[in-house]
Amino acid sequence: MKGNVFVIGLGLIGGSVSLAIRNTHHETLITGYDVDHKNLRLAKVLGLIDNEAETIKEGAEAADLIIIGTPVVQAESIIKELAMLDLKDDVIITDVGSTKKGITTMAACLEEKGYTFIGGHPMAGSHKSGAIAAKPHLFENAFYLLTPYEGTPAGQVENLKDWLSGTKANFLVITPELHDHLTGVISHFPHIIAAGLVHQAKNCHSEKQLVSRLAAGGFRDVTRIASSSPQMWRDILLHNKDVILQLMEEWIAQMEQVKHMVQGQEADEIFDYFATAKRFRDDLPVKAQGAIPAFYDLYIDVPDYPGVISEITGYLAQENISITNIRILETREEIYAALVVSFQTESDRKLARDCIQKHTNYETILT
Ligand SMILES: NC(=O)C1=CN([C@@H]2O[C@H](COP(=O)(O)OP(=O)(O)OC[C@H]3O[C@@H](n4cnc5c(N)ncnc54)[C@H](O)[C@@H]3O)[C@@H](O)[C@H]2O)C=CC1
Ligand SMILES: O=C(O)C(=O)Cc1ccc(O)cc1
Repeated sequence: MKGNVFVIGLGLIGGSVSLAIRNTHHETLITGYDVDHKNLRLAKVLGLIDNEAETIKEGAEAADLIIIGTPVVQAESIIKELAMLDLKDDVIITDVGSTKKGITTMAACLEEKGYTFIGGHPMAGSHKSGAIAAKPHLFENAFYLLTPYEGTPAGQVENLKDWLSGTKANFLVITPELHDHLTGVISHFPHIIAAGLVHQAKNCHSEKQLVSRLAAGGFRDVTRIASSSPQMWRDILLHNKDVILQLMEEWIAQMEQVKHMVQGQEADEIFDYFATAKRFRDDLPVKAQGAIPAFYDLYIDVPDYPGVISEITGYLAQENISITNIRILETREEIYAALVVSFQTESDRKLARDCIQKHTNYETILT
């Protein structure tokens, strides 16, 4: 597509969307604005945008597509500001926020002025932030949820998908209410539980040192998302209050049930509790992408000697297999250590397993 794109807030998500648009729509001019001037400069230097705007008005009034990439709270005041400007008649305005009901309610003021607002949520990310962390392929294979109004012309939704096609995400159109409920269940509430588990380990004062050492393995994996941005998760919880409170009631009732089973030593019920969870989890599609892309981890049992990491990465590099992360599980004190190497895709993970099996006799495990 041709035209002017204006990105407000060039952080991890706004910057990544901008790069994906740049890679696909070569005749498009992308202008950026960010309250953090250093970050805006960096976005220009890194090639996330073509031009810097001094004000929102300057970039917005010339734009065919406006992307609000700021945290959800700021997005609401930006929507109010945009509604007071003289925007192009057929402009599309979208956002990237993790919650949708509040933002789409606020954006009714844009609809009243005849502008198209389509809520957006690319369901991938990380604990990193700022323009420096932006990647054009961040959303590849992830779900990208869109929440148009009932009256939004279908052509405008298609136009937005076209603009965003470079993300290579899977678009799904749903209502803001359903969005907030689903993301509450699969994303927002799990972040609260992950933080809760970390708090519980942290409060284990007497054996503090031992807890930290033992928690380095599986516990660390289960609580990975507790390392996400506290500001962002504060805003998400404040915005998705009703859904979170309802899920919390259900969770507390469930924990009460488990508590009673344990108090009453109800072995069969406890077994059923785990067996039902196992069945549901084991039946989740392994090959299909979930809402948030999984991490494709390969565990490699390697001898604990200096240079073993470069040996492994060397074999993978020889066969052009890209890795996204590498770390050592530190819980074990024997001579063997587990190296966990993460890949962007399932096929890379399998290629890596074959590569390591070809070059070494180290055991590999796909989880
Ligand atoms: N980080 C993640 O994993 C994901 C985040 N999201 C959503 O994306 C949004 C942005 O998150 P990130 O990119 O991670 O944050 P970020 O902190 O990397 O970027 C936000 C940017 O917005 C700028 N900004 C803040 N207020 C502004 C204002 N009033 N005007 C202009 N610029 C302003 C900041 O300076 C910063 O550069 C949030 O609403 C979040 O809920 C959605 C999916 C994943
Ligand atoms: O990496 C993860 O597991 C995430 O949870 C990333 C994420 C964070 C916020 C979103 O709104 C969507 C995705």
